[in-house]
Amino acid sequence: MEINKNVDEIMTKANTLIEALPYIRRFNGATIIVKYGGSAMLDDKLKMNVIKDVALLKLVGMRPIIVHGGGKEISKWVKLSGKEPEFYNGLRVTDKETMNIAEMVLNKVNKELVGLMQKMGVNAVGLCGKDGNMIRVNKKMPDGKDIGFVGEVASVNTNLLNTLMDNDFIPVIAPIGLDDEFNAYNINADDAACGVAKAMEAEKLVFLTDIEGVFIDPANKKTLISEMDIKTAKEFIENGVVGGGMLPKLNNCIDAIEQGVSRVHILDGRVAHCLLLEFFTEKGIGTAILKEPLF
Ligand SMILES: Nc1ncnc2c1ncn2[C@@H]1O[C@H](COP(=O)(O)OP(=O)(O)O)[C@@H](O)[C@H]1O
Ligand SMILES: CC(=O)N[C@@H](CCC(=O)OP(=O)(O)O)C(=O)O
Repeated sequence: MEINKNVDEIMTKANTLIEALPYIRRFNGATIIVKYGGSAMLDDKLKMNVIKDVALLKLVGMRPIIVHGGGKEISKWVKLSGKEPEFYNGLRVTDKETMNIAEMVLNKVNKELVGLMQKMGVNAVGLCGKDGNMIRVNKKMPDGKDIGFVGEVASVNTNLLNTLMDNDFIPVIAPIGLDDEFNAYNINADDAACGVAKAMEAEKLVFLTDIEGVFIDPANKKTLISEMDIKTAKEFIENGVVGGGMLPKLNNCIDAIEQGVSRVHILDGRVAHCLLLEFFTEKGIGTAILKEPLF
């Protein structure tokens, strides 16, 4: 009786693995950028689920890169320093003091994620854009407005990232870059992920956040859009359907698709094994951004 039960269990597990085979084959050797937002890093268990998924993607032959955020944690420490966090179009207004806080927090988050990856038995290397001259920036001036040390990605050292991945390391990137005068700049992590995805000519860019995807009525979580072409995405931005932290995300989805990244998705990083559900099922989860409408 006991033996039969085990056989059933083994068969179920074997079938699950076999069902995953076409997807494993589809993405074999593909460069995958996972943007892991601070909003979906609520606790260690949640982080561990994401890390396990990334480890599995790596172990079945993909080339994952993590670009992480930490916005909520930065805001917490900015408040503790006696300031009120300030945003313009989803981007943090970053004076010198805020930049120092952002750098401290992001580097801490970075090393935490690297530690968890090591625990899962995959070799990760934590970097920010300063390391290996990886990310150079230009000052970002949204609508011509000066919001301080906020950078947009000007260039990415793909050579460094390829060298790491060719040697089986998973790069874990904190969104900090250097300008022409070697000043540290705060980069919105969605911008950094998109910059890395474009430079690496990634197959897939996935944004893990704290909401199921793009909603038409986000306040009431009504009408989740499972597929959206870039024309609709632009209309959503213009009409104000999308705001706050979703704004840089959706702008970057549009940019990534227009610049040749094949697949771009926004999904809920709080769902256990969201990445496996996205990669190993036909329909996936969350919102997929497409170049053109399906029909
Ligand atoms: N139309 C929309 N659909 C979904 N979320 C939206 C929309 N408009 C604004 N948002 C907000 O964007 C947030 C995600 O951005 P953010 O908090 O910056 O996440 P992250 O830390 O992952 O970058 C959601 O929690 C939601 O409040
Ligand atoms: C310029 C800018 O907005 N930088 C972001 C960088 C971190 C980030 O983007 O974190 P999430 O992905 O968790 O939002 C910030 O300071 O919050």
